[in-house]
Amino acid sequence: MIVVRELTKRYGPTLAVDQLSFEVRPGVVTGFLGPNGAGKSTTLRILLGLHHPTSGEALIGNRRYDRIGRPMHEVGAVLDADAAHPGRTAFHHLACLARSNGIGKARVTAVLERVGLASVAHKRVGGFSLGMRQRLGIAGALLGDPAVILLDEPVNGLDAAGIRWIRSTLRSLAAEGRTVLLSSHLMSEMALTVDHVLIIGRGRLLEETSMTRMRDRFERDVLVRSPQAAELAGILAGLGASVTATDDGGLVAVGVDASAIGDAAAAASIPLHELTSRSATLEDVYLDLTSEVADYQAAVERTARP
Ligand SMILES: Nc1ncnc2c1ncn2[C@@H]1O[C@H](COP(=O)(O)OP(=O)(O)OP(=O)(O)O)[C@@H](O)[C@H]1O
Repeated sequence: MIVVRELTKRYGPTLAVDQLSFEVRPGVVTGFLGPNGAGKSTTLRILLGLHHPTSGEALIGNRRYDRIGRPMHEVGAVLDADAAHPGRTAFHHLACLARSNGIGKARVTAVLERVGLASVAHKRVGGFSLGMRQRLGIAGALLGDPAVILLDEPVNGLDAAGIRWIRSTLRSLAAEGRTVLLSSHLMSEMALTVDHVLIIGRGRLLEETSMTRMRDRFERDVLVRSPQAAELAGILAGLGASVTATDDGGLVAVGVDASAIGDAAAAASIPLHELTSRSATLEDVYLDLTSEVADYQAAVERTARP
């Protein structure tokens, strides 16, 4: 379980995290989503005791990171796929991590097997692809068999096979009852990976919802074309739809579905030339939610430029 309460972090004049509060439950994969600069990495770094909050708290299993006796057994994190020294072998890298945390070599072998790196355990990390380095990062995070796993942009730059692997691995870690939180700035990456999503912008929580509810929120509309558009518009308005005209003579109706429009047109003997149900994508909903903060961020960056 992760609990973040009224967390605020300032870097000089920059307010990176602003009174942020949320909880992350075990057993599900939770996405931490927001545009670049939203404060995701800062929050993860505070959770891991790497940065100090200006105010508020970030707890793992009810404790601050610096109060956790054996952190590797409580929380595993992958912040950077390139954390391992390229000259070391995968086994050596994990064995060093394990030794400094009082973990035996049998566990190193077990995690290498779990992430599918057993056959390259004695190869140097410098020759690994990004996907293999990500697997190694996850192996390191799993060394202490922690209940909480944090990953910062784990699918960034991965190919389709790598993304599929990360998805199924995170799902199985959550199914084992672990708390899994991963950050991303892309909704498309989250859509198939997470069950629950926290959306942040400018250091604040914009939305917390399940992926299912997020999908249900798509605003559906219907594009309809008819040579008797004006008459049809009147009928649709009578059905309670809100109707707007497109530049090219079409009508966009919200609040009434395509079959009702078809039936109403048939009943009034109005010919239809097009009847298309349209739905926003998850990406549209996300961009809608974050557009204001993304505009703000762009404006800040413009002002900061000499
Ligand atoms: N060490 C630091 N010193 C000064 N400012 C920082 C520092 N770390 C982050 N920031 C600033 O804090 C804000 C939040 O950054 P953060 O990296 O947490 O966002 P993010 O959501 O992880 O973005 P990204 O997806 O780009 O990594 C940004 O404006 C960033 O420039």
